[in-house]
Amino acid sequence: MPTALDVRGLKKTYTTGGTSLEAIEQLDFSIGKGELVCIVGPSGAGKTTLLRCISGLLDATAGVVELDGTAVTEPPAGMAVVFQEYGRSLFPWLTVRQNVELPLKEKKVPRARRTELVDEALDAVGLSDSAASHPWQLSGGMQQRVAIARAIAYEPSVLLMDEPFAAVDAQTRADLEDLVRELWKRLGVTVLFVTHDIDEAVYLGERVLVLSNRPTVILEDVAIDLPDERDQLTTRSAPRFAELRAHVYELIQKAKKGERPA
Ligand SMILES: Nc1ncnc2c1ncn2[C@@H]1O[C@H](COP(=O)(O)OP(=O)(O)OP(=O)(O)O)[C@@H](O)[C@H]1O
Repeated sequence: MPTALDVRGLKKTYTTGGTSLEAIEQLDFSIGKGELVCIVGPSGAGKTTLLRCISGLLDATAGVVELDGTAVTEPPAGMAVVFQEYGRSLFPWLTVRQNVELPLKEKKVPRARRTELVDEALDAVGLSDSAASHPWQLSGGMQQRVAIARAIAYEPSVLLMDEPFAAVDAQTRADLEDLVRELWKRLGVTVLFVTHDIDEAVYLGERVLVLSNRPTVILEDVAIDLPDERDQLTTRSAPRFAELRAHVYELIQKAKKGERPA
């Protein structure tokens, strides 16, 4: 499998007014084209820091991030990010359609193609009927679907998601998880999904990278050998799901106690 995203020797130390904090000690991993990889780790383990470095929003202290073989030094054209705080990531004065269209205008996509891409993306997330609404007229789950539509309309090769469903209710969350799996399969996009939620990571991912506590290293790269066809009932009640969940849970407990890889 060709590599989509390569992270090598990544370190990040924050320095503010004479004090320094080592957030990431050393991270090395790569993600194959079309893979769906989840990252879990204890609170404060540097998950957001890592995503910000990968997306070119934050300079690493050392190491390189490569997207399709090219070093990332600024937000790359082939990458889209969905953040947790959808409320703040959508522009309230723009309609749903205009929000989804904005990055395409910035990318100088011609008008006719923009219309097509926006229509397809809104249809994919089930929001065609809300195109003319404003974000504040929608529920939290719908707003997050707008953020997902905006990301996929952009046709990224890599989609980064930073705890995108942390603020929605459990039922909506399950629906959005299935939406991500469905879009991932349909579009063949590479997905890196950060979450606090162990069940969510095991349910969604083909691999789960478990991070140590700060300063961060990878504690284990867990292969999720569940069948590719997943659904909320069958998959979550499968004995193998329970085993994988228990394994990741134990790793997180170890991480919290400060355990490092041998
Ligand atoms: N701009 C910053 N300046 C200084 N320290 C920072 C900065 N941003 C994050 N940190 C510190 O870096 C460490 C990692 O933070 P980060 O937000 O990446 O962790 P996280 O794993 O995403 O946390 P959570 O799971 O709680 O969202 C934390 O100790 C945090 O306080």
